[in-house]
Amino acid sequence: MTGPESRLTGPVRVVGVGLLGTSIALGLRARGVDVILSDASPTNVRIAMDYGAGRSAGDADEPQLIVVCVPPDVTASVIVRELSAYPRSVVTDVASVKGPVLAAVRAAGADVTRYVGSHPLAGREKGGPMSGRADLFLGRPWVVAGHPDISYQTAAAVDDLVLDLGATLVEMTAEQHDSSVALVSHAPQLVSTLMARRLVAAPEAAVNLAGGGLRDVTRVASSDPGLWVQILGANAGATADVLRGVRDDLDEVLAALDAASADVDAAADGTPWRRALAETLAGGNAGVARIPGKHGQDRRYAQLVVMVDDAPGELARLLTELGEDGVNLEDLRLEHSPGAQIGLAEIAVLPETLDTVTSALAARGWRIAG
Ligand SMILES: NC(=O)c1ccc[n+]([C@@H]2O[C@H](COP(=O)([O-])OP(=O)(O)OC[C@H]3O[C@@H](n4cnc5c(N)ncnc54)[C@H](O)[C@@H]3O)[C@@H](O)[C@H]2O)c1
Ligand SMILES: O=C(O)C(=O)C[C@]1(C(=O)O)C=C[C@@H](O)C=C1
Repeated sequence: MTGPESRLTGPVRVVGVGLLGTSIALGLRARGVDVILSDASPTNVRIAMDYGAGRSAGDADEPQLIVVCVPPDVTASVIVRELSAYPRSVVTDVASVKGPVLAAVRAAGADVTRYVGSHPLAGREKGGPMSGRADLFLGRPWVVAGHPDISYQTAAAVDDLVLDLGATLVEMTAEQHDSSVALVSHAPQLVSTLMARRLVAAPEAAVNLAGGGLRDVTRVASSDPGLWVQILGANAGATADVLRGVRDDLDEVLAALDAASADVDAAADGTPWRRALAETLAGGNAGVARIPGKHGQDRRYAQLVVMVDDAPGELARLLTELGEDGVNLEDLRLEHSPGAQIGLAEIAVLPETLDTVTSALAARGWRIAG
């Protein structure tokens, strides 16, 4: 297979070919790297091979780099096993927590001069090899959690992996990593989950009104509970600290809302509850403005929303006409409120083609909603 040049020379052995492992393997194959696939599940190896993610292991393999992509609970023991089975290979892992993994590898007496942990801040709410995407890591931060026992030259193979997959290398200690992801990943997972849980017993009529706001807040609530119990258990202290802050804010919001409902002149200006709510909402504005990139959208693509009549064949006509205009659709999401006579097709295109696509669709009579 030919592809853009890679920094890694290979072979690269990927252990655990679920979402992360298959995505890494597909990205490396696209660069022509020899990738060896391994998993406790032979079925997952076969699926990943069918996807073109690499080949099965052979007795003579001498991997340049081994990437362990298994659930957090078993990550340390798999790292220890791989370090021992391949005494000349550098080993990394992609588990969502770094401190406990490094501590367990050290405690097992393994050769940490060839191990450095890492973590791509990229993922999906769906696991397994069939969810793998070669471009999952493009433009995303990827933390390499260095430690004093590995040399710069040895760790360079892991830096090369990050750069070959188009991610942005971020160096921090395991402790800095774990407290950072408690804030940007682990507590948000629970906040999303808690909101989604409110829907379980809600009346269908209410749930049917759901739009983009609820969808944005609850997307990661579909994540695998088995994986997340492991992640949260391994980063419990730091995650609890973030959630205590959320609880303090929530208490203030509840006090303001209670005051608002008890207020006989709720329309009057300058009431403390009104100021408290405004401050909380403005704090949210300030916080979201600090998130790099265009929040809530895939930074690689531009989005446009096309109104599609609720009639047979209309969506197919849109897709056909986009094809006739030579538009390569990067992603498609259809939003449809029950009872509405119209659907909203959110389509993602390359940013440089947005103006042309918008004009072409408008010329064909499509209504663009945003
Ligand atoms: N899902 C995400 O969004 C995401 C993002 C970044 C990092 N991570 C981390 O990546 C790792 C993998 O997550 P995933 O989402 O790809 O999970 P996944 O469930 O999709 O894949 C895990 C794979 O590991 C295999 N496996 C389990 N135990 C094994 C063992 N002992 N030996 C060999 N293979 C074994 C499973 O069969 C499965 O194929 C986790 O440590 C997770 O914390 C996940
Ligand atoms: O975008 C998603 O679906 C994710 O769940 C990705 C996400 C995150 O919280 O950003 C989740 C866990 C991983 O450890 C890294 C990335």
